Formats: sequence, C-alpha cells, structure tokens
Amino acid sequence: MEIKIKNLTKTYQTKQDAKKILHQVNLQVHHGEWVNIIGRSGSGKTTLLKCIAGLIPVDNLSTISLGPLEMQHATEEEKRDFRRNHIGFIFQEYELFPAYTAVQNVMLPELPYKNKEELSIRAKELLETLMLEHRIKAVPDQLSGGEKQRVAIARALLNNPGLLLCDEPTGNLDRDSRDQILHILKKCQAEGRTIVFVTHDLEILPYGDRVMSMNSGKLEEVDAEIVATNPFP
Ligand SMILES: Nc1ncnc2c1ncn2[C@@H]1O[C@H](COP(=O)(O)OP(=O)(O)OP(=O)(O)O)[C@@H](O)[C@H]1O
Repeated sequence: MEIKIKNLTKTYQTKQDAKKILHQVNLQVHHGEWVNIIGRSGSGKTTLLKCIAGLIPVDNLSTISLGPLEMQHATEEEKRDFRRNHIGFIFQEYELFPAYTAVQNVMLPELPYKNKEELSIRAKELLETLMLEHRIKAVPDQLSGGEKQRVAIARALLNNPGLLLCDEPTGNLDRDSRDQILHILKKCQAEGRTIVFVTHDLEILPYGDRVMSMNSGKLEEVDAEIVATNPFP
C-alpha cells in the first residue's frame, strides 16, 4: 500500500493550551517498502502513526492518503472500515487480552464481523506459520515476550492487511526474540506489505529500506550509516 503524506500538521488542544506536535510533515512510502522512524522520546513518532491510521484528527490543509483512501475526505466509518481491513497494528506492549487464549486473542477483533469457525481456522493457521501451534490454548501470562508478540502479529495479519504500523514492537524483547520478530516482519514485507516501523533500536535499521528522523515534530530522511554513529545530533 502506498502512503502519501503532505503538509501534515498536528496540534493537540488541551484545556489550557494548544501544543503543535507535528510540523508540516511530508512523507511518501512506496508499496512494499519498509520505512524506519527514529527520534527522541516525545518527538512525535507515535502521533505520526496515529495520524497515518486516521485515529486522531489532523490540522487543516494536511493530507494523508493510504492507497485509494484520501483521509481528509473519508468519514469516521470509512476510516474505521479501512483500518479493520487494511492496517495491522503491532505495539511494544502487545496489547493482548489477559483472560483469553492465544487463538482467541487473534480472533477477537473480527468476531463481531465474521463466522467464528472460519476465523478459528484462519487464526490457527496464522499461529502455526508463526511457530505457535503448541501454544494456541495458552493465555498471555503463560507466554514469553517473543511468543506474545508473535500472537500479536498473527492478530495483526488476520485480515491480510497491506500496511503494518509498528510502534516499538521489539522494545521489550531480548535480542534473539527481537531478531525472530524482525525476520517475520521481513517475510511480511516480502509478501508485499508496506511497513512503517518506529524504533529507538539502531540495530534494526538495516532491516528497513529507509530511515526517517523525527526531530521536535519535523521529519527528515537520514542516512542509516551516519545515524548509526551519531543517532540524535
Ligand atoms: N492526547 C494528547 N494530548 C496532548 N498532548 C499529547 C497527546 N498525546 C501525545 N501528546 C504529546 O505529544 C508529544 C509527542 O508524543 P508522541 O507519543 O507522539 O512521542 P513519541 O516520539 O512517540 O515518544 P516516545 O518515543 O516516548 O514514545 C509529547 O509531548 C506528548 O506529551
């Protein structure tokens, strides 16, 4: 899925004041590309992901398009449907429901919309491809961090999305689990999915095609090799 962002400005209104967090961000991500986004804590990376997903309103004159969807012309319902069908989210904290098993966690978001048996078959298939066939009945507390993140990836892939938005998905993992997750995401990219990946971990950068740096709400492309030696000048 291609992403085109032009002139994106985002201001958070609070009761006391208005905080401008993103400043005229421009970004084009090609279909099947993996773009990493780095930057200091609080610089606006998560806010950018939320804007891309249409989860929060953006300021006037900002435009974001995801494939055929022009966000500024879409209704909330159209954005919600588009998210459900075309975007997979993967977070640092996994965001699994503690009372449900792995397979139930994968199925849950789609239960209101689809046939339960078909969903269960698809969820089990995904868990198998992520080498979790022996853990489908485990609840999150019984899973390691890497296993939890693989369950979360299976959930993100349930609708076969063209775009994966990843917010520090390896931030809580040890090196081996991190590398396993990165290889899985690399495979997702090889299947034609577009990936936007927020990270503090510079060792991840070689997995992506390009690096963008967020600096106080301004986004610019940077050279991965230079970043490796001087991350946040
Ligand atoms: N709903 C909100 N209302 C007001 N301010 C907000 C809101 N959400 C985030 N902010 C502020 O926007 C700024 C950017 O936050 P954001 O979460 O996008 O940063 P980040 O680069 O992802 O940080 P981190 O790397 O720590 O996750 C921060 O100053 C934060 O306090």
